[in-house]
Amino acid sequence: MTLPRFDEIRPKIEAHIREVKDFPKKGINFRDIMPLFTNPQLVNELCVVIADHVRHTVGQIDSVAGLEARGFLFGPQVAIQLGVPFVPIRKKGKLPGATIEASYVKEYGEDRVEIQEGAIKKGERVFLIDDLLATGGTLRVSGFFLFNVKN
Ligand SMILES: O=P(O)(O)OC[C@H]1O[C@H](OP(=O)(O)OP(=O)(O)O)[C@H](O)[C@@H]1O
Ligand SMILES: Nc1ncnc2[nH]cnc12
Repeated sequence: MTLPRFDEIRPKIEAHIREVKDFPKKGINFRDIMPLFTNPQLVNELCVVIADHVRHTVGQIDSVAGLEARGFLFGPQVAIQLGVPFVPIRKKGKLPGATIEASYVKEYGEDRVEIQEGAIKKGERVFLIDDLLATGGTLRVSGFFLFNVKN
């Protein structure tokens, strides 16, 4: 899929991403996105472009979900642009109350994550935001559903 407005800012985004070899373990080429946040205007532009993409290409959604921690840097900003709730997906043990849990394998390890029960209802359309895909882990982003939401 081409995203002309993203392509316009892509060089600026890429210029703010730092590569760190062998972090957090040997053999991993870590992409550090934090330098982006030295440029708040660019982060804002990026979130506006993502929100416009959702509006024009994805259509009506019920919520934006973001994966702790780096998904929290972008997800709430996009949700605010779209006027929909933000649903946090957190590492295990951080969310109070009843939760639904899933595990997945990522490039440099394995994680267990949770959402609060009832945060997403069956049949809702949720736009998932994270900072980057490395291996894609055990998630399949196209048509994948991380959690088995029964209610
Ligand atoms: O494509 P994958 O191989 O699955 O890797 C990508 C995932 O790994 C990172 O999260 P991580 O939990 O390491 O870090 P964070 O807590 O700093 O967001 C990144 O933010 C993605 O969620
Ligand atoms: N290569 C990588 N750079 C930054 N974050 C990551 N998460 C998983 N793999 C990563």
